Amino acid sequence: MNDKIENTGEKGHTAQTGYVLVLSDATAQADYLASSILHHAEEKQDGPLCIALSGGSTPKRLYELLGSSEYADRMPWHKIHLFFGDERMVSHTDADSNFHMVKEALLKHIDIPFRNVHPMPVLEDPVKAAEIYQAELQEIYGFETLQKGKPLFDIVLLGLGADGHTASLFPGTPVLQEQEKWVSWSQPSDAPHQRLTLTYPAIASSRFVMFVVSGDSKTQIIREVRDENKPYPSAAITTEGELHWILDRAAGGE
Ligand SMILES: O=C(O)[C@H](O)[C@@H](O)[C@H](O)[C@H](O)COP(=O)(O)O
Repeated sequence: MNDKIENTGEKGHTAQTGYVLVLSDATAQADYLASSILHHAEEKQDGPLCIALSGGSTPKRLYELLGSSEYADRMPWHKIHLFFGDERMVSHTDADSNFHMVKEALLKHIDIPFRNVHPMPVLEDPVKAAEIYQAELQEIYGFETLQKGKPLFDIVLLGLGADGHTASLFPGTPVLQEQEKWVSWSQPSDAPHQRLTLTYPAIASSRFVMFVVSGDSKTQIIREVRDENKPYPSAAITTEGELHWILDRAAGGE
């Protein structure tokens, strides 16, 4: 298993130029991702491995695997920091909360220092919540302006919605135009909750962006985003590092 894809020197991938890896099924996809994250955590020497977690249902299998007896005690959790790519503005105990999903699938089962887990705050005012999270990131990294070569995240995990959204970058929302802030908010038209989300520049400040997509319901949208570059929010995702589409065969199609 080549979990260290040699970089062709082609730094700075887009959603269209990233690598595609198709695994046989969702279990193999989770296995690949877990072993890849372990590899990156073991390799990283100049500080903690910083991962921005995706919400939604697809990555739950990965989180459960990382929290299972197969990985929980192998991962160097003391040198891993977990952030969130987006969050629903609901209580962290609400079943719709991404933090709740990650806590049930992963955090309850691993020995990770409390200070290494960075949930997005939930407030009545999403603008204030976004400002607080951005301030936390700026405090952690020690800079207030994104710097090429000093990516915020080693790995950003992203899902893909049937409408082409990713994180909480939804079609037609003002956050798609945000090029300065690291964290902002959105109110998707067809979703019940306001959301917090990393912005395009914050996601681009990464060594690896991994789109984790499974199921044949996503085959067409992947094709439209990656191959046809249709103007969906996910099609505008870039990274200063490498972008990987980690798909199961159902999503990857032929
Ligand atoms: O908070 C969220 O829901 C995610 O950040 C969102 O962007 C998700 O990744 C996609 O909607 C795909 O969701 P599924 O994995 O459930 O298809």
